[in-house]
Amino acid sequence: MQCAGLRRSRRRQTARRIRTQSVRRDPAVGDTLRLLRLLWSAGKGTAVVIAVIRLAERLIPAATATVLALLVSRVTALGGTGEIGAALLPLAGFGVVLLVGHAAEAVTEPLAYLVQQRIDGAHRAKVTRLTASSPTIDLLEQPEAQRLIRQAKADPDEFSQRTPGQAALAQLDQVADAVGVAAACVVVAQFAWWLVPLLLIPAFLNARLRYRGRMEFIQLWRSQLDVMVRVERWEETLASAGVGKDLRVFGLGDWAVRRLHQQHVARTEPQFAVWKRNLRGQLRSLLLVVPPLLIAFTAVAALTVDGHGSVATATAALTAGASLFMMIDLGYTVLTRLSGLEALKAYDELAELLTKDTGRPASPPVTDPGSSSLVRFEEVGFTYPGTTRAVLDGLDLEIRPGELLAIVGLNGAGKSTLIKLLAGLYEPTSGRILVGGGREMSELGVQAWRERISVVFQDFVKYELSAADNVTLGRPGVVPDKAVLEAAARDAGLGPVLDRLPDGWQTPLARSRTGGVDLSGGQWQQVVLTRALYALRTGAELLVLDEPTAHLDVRTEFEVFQRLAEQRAEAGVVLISHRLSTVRQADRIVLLDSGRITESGTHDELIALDGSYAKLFAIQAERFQQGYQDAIEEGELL
Ligand SMILES: Nc1ncnc2c1ncn2[C@@H]1O[C@H](COP(=O)(O)OP(=O)(O)OP(=O)(O)O)[C@@H](O)[C@H]1O
Repeated sequence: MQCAGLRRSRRRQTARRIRTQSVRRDPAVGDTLRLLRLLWSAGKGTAVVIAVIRLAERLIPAATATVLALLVSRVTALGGTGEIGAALLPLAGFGVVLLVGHAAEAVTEPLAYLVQQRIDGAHRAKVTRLTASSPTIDLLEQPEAQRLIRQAKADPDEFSQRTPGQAALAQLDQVADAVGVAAACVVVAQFAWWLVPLLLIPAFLNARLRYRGRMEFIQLWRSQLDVMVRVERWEETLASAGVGKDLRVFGLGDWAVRRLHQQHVARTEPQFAVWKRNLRGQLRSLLLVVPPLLIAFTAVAALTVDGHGSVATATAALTAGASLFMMIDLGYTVLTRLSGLEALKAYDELAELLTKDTGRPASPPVTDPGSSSLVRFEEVGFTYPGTTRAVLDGLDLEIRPGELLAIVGLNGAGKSTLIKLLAGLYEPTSGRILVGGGREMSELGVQAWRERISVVFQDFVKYELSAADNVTLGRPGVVPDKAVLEAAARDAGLGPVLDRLPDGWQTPLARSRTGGVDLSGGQWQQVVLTRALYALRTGAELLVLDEPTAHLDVRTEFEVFQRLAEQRAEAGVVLISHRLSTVRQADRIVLLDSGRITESGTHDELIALDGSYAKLFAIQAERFQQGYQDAIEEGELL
């Protein structure tokens, strides 16, 4: 007896384990739970309220059918008595159902908006945090990462894209729909059980047919996304003032319009084909809805006339039965759920991609406590991911404190690449970079290292923020100091630019912002130089400037470098420039060629060496002597 009890208990345990495992393994269940949890994360109270409202909405058809049946039954019973009082209760019930339906409809939209915004806001913040937290940028550059970022962000502007917030609400709707359908089926079954499959099966088939039609259109839309993005970019570009110049000068207007038209036609023709097929599908849908409903209604009417059921239950069954066709909609909710889930899964894949191992064997951390250098590149090799050519190849370079070091080289020599490695945006493919007193960057921590340096990239970012923010963002960890800001602006020669800004430091540097202005290329460079000088004055140990003065006139450039040389104190300054007249002021000049440093010394030493630097310098000097504007000013200044 005891044994049998034990066996039953074991069987129950095993069954429970199998059930739990299959629930865990079933991705559909996992997805459902994930979306419902998302809803919960939007605020427990709000989630409960919206769940109750959505359930109430879905129960309205069954409730309407029930109170209508009650009303019919009372009215039939009271026929000829003139006593309307007995029908007041079902009438009041009907009123309550109407009121609840109306109230739910009014409240559900703003509440759903709130829930969606909370979920989507948190999701987008997660995506941004994830992309920003990746210490290097090599993985971000991969097309796969860009695709996943775009998908994970779930831009609601894209027709076929739904957000996780919308998907969570769609999931709630699916649950509520199931409850609503079940309630309507119970009402129908009160009349006859066989009515349930008679109505339910065609209702499902009809929903499925409509779902397939929509899905076909959405798949086509998605397959055309790339073309659409290209067309939109073209449209924007063609309407821009910059391209407007080319269009007019080269007479490209008609050609551009023809190209756009062709692309529009190529995109819309397949869409019309799908719409046509969908229209034929609508006819099939009519066949799936009308005959079953007619059969059901005729059967109910015939059976009621034969006395097999009351008029009241027949009324309820017909009302609830007809509502089944409207409630079972696999279209919007299913697609929204799937599309929103895609965004969540893209986030998961992106997280996996951005945190995956680079495959580089981990070497024991190296420390050289005796090192006096700020940075030391040792035998550094680097090849961009997805390419085969080594941009850097066994590069050795030392950057010393208090030294103004210039890096020169031909276009594509790898100067900017070297800077990106120095900033920890990529890891060397071979060799190592020792920073901050002889420690490997990974040991010190990339973030800790970045807090000690300031880098102005060739393609620096023009933040659509105030002039002050554009400068102080160079040292986000330091509390902004107006006096330091003013001093840095003085050093960078920003004064005349600031004087012309309508609201001084607070003027937004973008015309798209209220009261904002657009700066010229040279003025922007002065802002960015101010950023660099501000970083120096607030304690940056190393300043890196990649072509910071290409847009500056020679006089301003010369003055800025004088200031930079005076201000650098113990900080190291690395400068990349093609203007050798500027570079000659540096304490040391290194020439980068074929991925390594081939010449190193002061300007005079390199000229005496009579190598590649000397030849480059001679070419530039000859150009100046030929009477270029630059040459005259150079002559004055040097
Ligand atoms: N993200 C990237 N992916 C693949 N290759 C790249 C990438 N960035 C640069 N390269 C390649 O690396 C090489 C070196 O480029 P880099 O920008 O470092 O040269 P540079 O010396 O700074 O040139 P310039 O003087 O023209 O600014 C070039 O051949 C370039 O095409």
